[in-house]
Amino acid sequence: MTLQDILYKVSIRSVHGNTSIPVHDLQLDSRKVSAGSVFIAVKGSAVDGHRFIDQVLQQGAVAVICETMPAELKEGVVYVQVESSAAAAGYMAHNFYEQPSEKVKLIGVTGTNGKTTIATLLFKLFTNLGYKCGLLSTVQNHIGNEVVPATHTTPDAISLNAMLQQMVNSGCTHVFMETSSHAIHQHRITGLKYAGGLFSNITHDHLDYHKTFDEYIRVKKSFFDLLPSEAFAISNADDKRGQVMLQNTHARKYLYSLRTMAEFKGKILENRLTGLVMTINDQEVHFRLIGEFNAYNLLAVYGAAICLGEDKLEVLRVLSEITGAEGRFDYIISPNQKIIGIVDYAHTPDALLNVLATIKKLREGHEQVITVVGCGGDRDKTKRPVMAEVTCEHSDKVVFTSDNPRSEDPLQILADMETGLNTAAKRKYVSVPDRKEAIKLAVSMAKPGDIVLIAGKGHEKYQEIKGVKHPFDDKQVMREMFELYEK
Ligand SMILES: CC(=O)N[C@H]1[C@@H](OP(=O)(O)OP(=O)(O)OC[C@H]2O[C@@H](n3ccc(=O)[nH]c3=O)[C@H](O)[C@@H]2O)O[C@H](CO)[C@@H](O)[C@@H]1O[C@H](C)C(=O)N[C@@H](C)C(=O)N[C@H](CCC(=O)O)C(=O)O
Ligand SMILES: Nc1ncnc2c1ncn2[C@@H]1O[C@H](COP(=O)(O)OP(=O)(O)OP(=O)(O)O)[C@@H](O)[C@H]1O
Ligand SMILES: N[C@H](CCC[C@H](N)C(=O)O)C(=O)O
Ligand SMILES: [Mg+2]
Repeated sequence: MTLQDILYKVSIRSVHGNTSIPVHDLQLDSRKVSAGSVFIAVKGSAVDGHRFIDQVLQQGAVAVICETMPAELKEGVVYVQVESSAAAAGYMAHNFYEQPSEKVKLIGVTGTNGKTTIATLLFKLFTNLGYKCGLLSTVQNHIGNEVVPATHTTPDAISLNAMLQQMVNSGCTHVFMETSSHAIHQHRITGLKYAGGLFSNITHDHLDYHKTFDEYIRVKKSFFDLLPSEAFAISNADDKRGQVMLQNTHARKYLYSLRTMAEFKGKILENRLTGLVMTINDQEVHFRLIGEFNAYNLLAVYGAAICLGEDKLEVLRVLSEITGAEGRFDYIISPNQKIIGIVDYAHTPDALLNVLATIKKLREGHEQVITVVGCGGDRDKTKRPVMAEVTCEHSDKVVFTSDNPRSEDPLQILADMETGLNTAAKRKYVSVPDRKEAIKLAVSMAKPGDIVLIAGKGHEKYQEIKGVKHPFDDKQVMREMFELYEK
C-alpha cells in the first residue's frame, strides 16, 4: 500500500515529495516511530505533535503528515499538509488496515452512562446467539474469547483500526464499541463505517474537557449526524435530549422508552435484588440485571438486536440469562450478618442518583444505606460538589474518600466535594482520604441487613495516586472487611 492510497478521503492542503512510496507503519506517537514510519503530527491538549517532527526524522520516519509545514523541509522526506491531522489519522488508519469497519457490523454506543453496560450486554448476547464478536470497552476489549486490556474507553484511531482488523481476520462478524465524547471530538472514530448507533443518556460529566453542556451535547449528536443512511440509530425517548440526538441523522431512527410510545417499549413489573421483571413490547421477561437504569440498557440492547435482524423471542430468552458488566451493581452479601455490599462504577451525579434510587427501592425495612465515594482528580471539578450532595441526600451515612486523585491533592478534592453540602448533609458524613480505611469504617458501621455502597471505581483494579497506579480492588477490600468484622 502506498502513502497515496492511504491518503484517500483526507483533506489535503499541500504536498512536498512523492506520495507513491510504500507504507509499512503508521504512528501518532513519536515514541513509537522507527525506520520507515509515517508520522502524523496532532495538536493535542497537552502537547503539540508538530514539536516531534525533527525527532521522528532522526528516528527514520519517511513521511510526515502535519497541519503546519516545518520551516525547513528535509530532502528525501515526504511532507503532507492537511486540514486536520486528527481527522487524517482516522481516514489513514481506516485505509491502512484495509477498511476493517466495512467488513463487520460495527455498532457504536454513546451517552454519559451505560455505554460499557450496553456494549458488554450486546457482546454477550450476540456471542450466545452463536456469532464471533468483538468488544471495545472501558473494562476490556475482546476479540472473540481473547481478552485485550483496555487503556481508554475508545482507543486512538490507529490502535482502534488495528484491533478491528484483528477482529476481521479472526472471523468476527459483529463488533460492539463504546464511543466516548472525547473520541468523537478527537476524531478517533473518523472514517469508521458504523452499521448502527445507540444513545443512552446525557447528564453532567466531562465539563473540564467540553467546557459547556451544549458543546458536550453537540459533540455526542455529531456521531449520529454522520451515520450513513443504511445504518440504524436508536435513542432513549425518556432522556430530555433523546430526540435531539436523532434530529439530523440520515440513519433509520428508532426510540426506546419506559414512559411513552416507542418502537421498543418497556414496562417494569418488579425491581428487586434478584433482578427485573418487565415487559418488552408486551412480552414478559425476567432479567438478572437490577434497577430502572438497567431496564433502559436492556431496551437499547433489545432494539439493536432487532435492528440487526435477530429473532425477538430468542433475543429475550438469551438476554434473560445474562449478567451485567463487572463492577456495575456488583454485590456480595456477608455470610453472617447479611450485610449487602455493592460495588458500582457510578462516577457522575446522575449515575449516583440512579444507583441510590435503585438501592432505596430494594430496601424492605429500615436498613441503613452507607455510601463510600470520592471524585477523580484531573477530571471535571464542577461535578464534585454535586456528587457529594446527591450522595448525602440519598444515604443514611456517608464516608467521603479518594477515587483516583491522579496528579491532584486528595485533600483538595475532598474539600471541593464538601462545598456542595447543606447543614443536614454535613451531619451525615466523615472524610477518610485513605480508601481502604474508608471502606473499613463503612463496614464497621453497618448493622445486620444494612447496605454498603462503594461507588466510583467499579471494575478498576488500581488506584492512581500522584501518577502511580497502586493495586486496589473495591470488591476485594470489601470482602476482606466483611471477614474482619465477622470473625
Ligand atoms: C484529554 C484526552 O482525551 N487526551 C487524549 C489525547 O491526548 P491529547 O490530545 O492531550 O494528546 P497530547 O498528549 O497532547 O499529545 C498530542 C499528540 O502528540 C503525540 N505525542 C505526545 C508526546 C510525545 O512524546 N510524542 C508524541 O508524539 C501524542 O501521541 C498525540 O498524538 O490523545 C491521546 C492519544 O490518543 C490520549 O492518550 C489522551 O488520553 C488521555 C490519557 C486521557 O486520560 N483521556 C481520557 C480523558 C479519555 O479519553 N477518556 C475517554 C472516556 C471518557 C468517558 O466517556 O468517561 C476515553 O475514550 O477513554
Ligand atoms: N442507562 C443508565 N443510566 C444512568 N446510569 C447508568 C446507566 N447504566 C449504568 N449506569 C450507572 O453508571 C455507571 C457506569 O455505567 P457504565 O460503565 O455502563 O457507563 P459508561 O457510559 O461506560 O461510563 P464511562 O464513561 O466511564 O465509560 C454504572 O455503574 C451505573 O451506576
Ligand atoms: N472514563 C472516566 C472514568 C472515571 C472513573 C473514576 N474512577 C475516576 O477516576 O474519575 C474518566 O476517565 O473520566
Ligand atoms: Mg465505559
